Amino acid sequence: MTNYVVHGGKPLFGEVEISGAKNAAVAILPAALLVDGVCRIENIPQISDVTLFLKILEELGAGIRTINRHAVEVDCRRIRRARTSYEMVRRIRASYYLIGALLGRFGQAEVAMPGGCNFGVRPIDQHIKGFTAMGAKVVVEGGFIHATTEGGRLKGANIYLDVVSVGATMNIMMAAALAQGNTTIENAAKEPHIVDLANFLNSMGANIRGAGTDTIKIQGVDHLRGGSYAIIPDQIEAGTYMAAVSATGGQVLVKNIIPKHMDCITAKLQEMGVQIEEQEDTLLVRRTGRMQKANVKTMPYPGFPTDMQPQITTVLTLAEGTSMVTEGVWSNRYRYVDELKRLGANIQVDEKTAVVEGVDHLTGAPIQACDLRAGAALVIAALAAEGTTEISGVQYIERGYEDMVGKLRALGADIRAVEVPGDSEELEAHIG
Ligand SMILES: CC(=O)N[C@H]1[C@@H](OP(=O)(O)OP(=O)(O)OC[C@H]2O[C@@H](n3ccc(=O)[nH]c3=O)[C@H](O)[C@@H]2O)O[C@H](CO)[C@@H](O)[C@@H]1O
Ligand SMILES: C=C(OP(=O)(O)O)C(=O)O
Repeated sequence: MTNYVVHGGKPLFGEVEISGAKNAAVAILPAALLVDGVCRIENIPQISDVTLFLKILEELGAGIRTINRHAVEVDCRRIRRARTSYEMVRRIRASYYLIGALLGRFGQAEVAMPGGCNFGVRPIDQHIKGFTAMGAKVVVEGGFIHATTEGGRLKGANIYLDVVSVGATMNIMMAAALAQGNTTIENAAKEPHIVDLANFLNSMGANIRGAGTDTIKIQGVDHLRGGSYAIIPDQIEAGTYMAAVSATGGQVLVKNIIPKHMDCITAKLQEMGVQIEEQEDTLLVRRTGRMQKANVKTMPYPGFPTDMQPQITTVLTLAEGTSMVTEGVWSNRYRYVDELKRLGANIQVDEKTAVVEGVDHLTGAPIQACDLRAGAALVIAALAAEGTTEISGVQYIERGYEDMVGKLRALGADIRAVEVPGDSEELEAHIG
């Protein structure tokens, strides 16, 4: 088992290169199942969710050829089956995309119920509502979702989502790409990875318009051909490094980003007194004096992302005054707060609200990550804290951050990964 040991209290200086977006990669890889050809996918992050997805695709019969550390070719011309194995699939949230992709291409899918980080109920009723509207019969039995169509092809439909759901929007988009006729998704999510998936599918021959707005129109086509596509940079990874330098102080150039995607995070950090200069595809983040309190409410894009909530809450523990954080997406995303308290943070949680009373400093202690972004938040806290912090549960962090230790060390952080006795089951990481 691996832990991270951090000797904190040092400012960060230097440059950090942002990797491809996790939540785009874990949609685009299964979307390759829709393509009757070879997809070359570039700017893939080296994270364990991607490794697991490549294994799942291989098990289904896809040919996978590694081009380099960040590029693969996925050949889905000879998929053997539309049933995925229970063990791997149940461990990864984004495995729900296998339903839309397999159903769209083969008219049937058998996929284990998805896993992923655990922050309350994570239903998929809106995905199922979409597939059903398109003519699929969907039954959940024995831990599997069984979806079938009469005649082997879905039919276009008008679908109004009851809640703004990233997963349902992308899953229905995948299923509709090869459906007969037109599909409209209303009240669609607008996250950058939704636009990225639409761009990927369009580059393979799909006809999708309106991604990035709340109405997406998909004209079904008969066939998707192969092609080449590069995944967008990771908004949340970039935001995490911005939060880290805000917490420690210092100056970091965050490279390979799309500044527009960062606006919701940049604006909030600026409100707190962090200086941020935008250039074409970089942000220069500098924090010198004490930060000020701020109120944060997470909501769907272009609102402040829930996947940055633990990191911004951690930064606010060191800001002057009382801040209020409201989690507007998930019912239980404050499980990390008790760990922050071990370092001296002063936070009171009442259901979806956290009241953060800023403290002068944090002090190192042994702490445990309970999910991916919680893990990132604990690393930020440890970097800012005086003394030594040992973080366990870092396999969650490795689900979604490429080489976090190496990137932070390059910024002057004193952080290292150490092997400790214990269960090193890599796959367990995927059940937050
Ligand atoms: C792999 C991936 O991309 N994961 C992201 C995705 O998760 P995920 O796709 O699971 O999140 P959704 O956007 O679907 O969920 C948003 C809200 O809608 C609710 N809901 C969702 C689906 C549904 O069928 N019924 C329903 O009620 C959820 O309980 C939640 O309250 O978007 C979340 C919100 O930005 C992020 O935190 C996750 O990092
Ligand atoms: C919650 C996240 O991931 P997942 O939906 O894959 O659990 C995340 O990326 O913050």
